[in-house]
Amino acid sequence: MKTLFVGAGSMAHALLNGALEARVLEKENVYVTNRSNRQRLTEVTNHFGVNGVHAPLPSHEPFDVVILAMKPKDFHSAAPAVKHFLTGDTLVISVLAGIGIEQIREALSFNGAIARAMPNTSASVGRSATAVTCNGSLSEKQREWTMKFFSSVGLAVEVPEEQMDLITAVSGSGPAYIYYVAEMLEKAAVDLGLHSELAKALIRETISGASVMLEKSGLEAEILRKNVTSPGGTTEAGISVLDKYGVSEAFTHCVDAAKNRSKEMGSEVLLNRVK
Ligand SMILES: NC(=O)C1=CN([C@@H]2O[C@H](COP(=O)(O)OP(=O)(O)OC[C@H]3O[C@@H](n4cnc5c(N)ncnc54)[C@H](O)[C@@H]3O)[C@@H](O)[C@H]2O)C=CC1
Ligand SMILES: O=C(O)[C@@H]1CCC=N1
Repeated sequence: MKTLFVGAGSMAHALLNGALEARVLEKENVYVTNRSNRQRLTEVTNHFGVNGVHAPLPSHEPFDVVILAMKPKDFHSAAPAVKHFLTGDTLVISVLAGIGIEQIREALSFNGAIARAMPNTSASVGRSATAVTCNGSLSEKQREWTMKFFSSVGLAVEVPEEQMDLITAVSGSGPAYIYYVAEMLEKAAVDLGLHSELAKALIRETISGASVMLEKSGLEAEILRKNVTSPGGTTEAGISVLDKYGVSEAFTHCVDAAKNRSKEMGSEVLLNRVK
């Protein structure tokens, strides 16, 4: 599949990494364009051995797949150039947070196949959790290819589009919440007397080990937590403080705020006034 990535940032890098390795994409058939940062484009093309498309974009190149991987705020300014690459048979895949399929269709004046996906940055190590929604215009082959493409960077599931804002808040932003927990745990450990390097090593392995337990033990998070929490022991003492400080409610508000921001970004792009 002759594929164009529009935007050569961290998400494009992560997706290219997985898809090239899994041979879902062949480097000879991959083209990447990036707006202003030529150095970034050169880095990506050199790293992967793919083709760089330097502005102005040649309008004669037909692509089987065009992947939108710029920031949502740059979508409208990118749209006129993107239109030149589309034929009736092109599959457009967007990983943009907050931007709906209908908005993409309108901005690109494109009535063909559009898939909207929400991966996360763990795609760069083949461990993304990606939600995908397809419009009715994808052929069976295009739908299969889309799922194969995202499966090459981790778990890929199809969902109805109305769940996308919430999923963006849960698993799109999700890695950042886990890193936040790692940072806070490390800060607490250092504040209370551990050496930073030792704290980092212990916390990294603790999170990684807990993640493997979640994946492999077949037990729910709640059971795994209870297994650590001896009655009257240290964990119970610690978690009772998390409860006292409202951490559980904080997570609900956190996901709700991220979900609302995803919706808001969609409307801002619609009004062409993303901050
Ligand atoms: N970073 C993340 O954790 C996730 C990001 N996303 C989505 O992926 C998209 C990209 O995010 P990142 O890779 O983090 O951003 P980034 O800022 O690293 O990369 C975006 C790239 O697009 C380029 N660009 C801007 N306008 C362009 C245009 N008109 N033509 C060509 N290139 C253009 C920029 O120069 C930049 O290099 C965003 O829409 C974001 O919502 C989705 C899931 C997770
Ligand atoms: O923060 C953001 O807007 C993007 C979308 C999901 C993760 N990063």
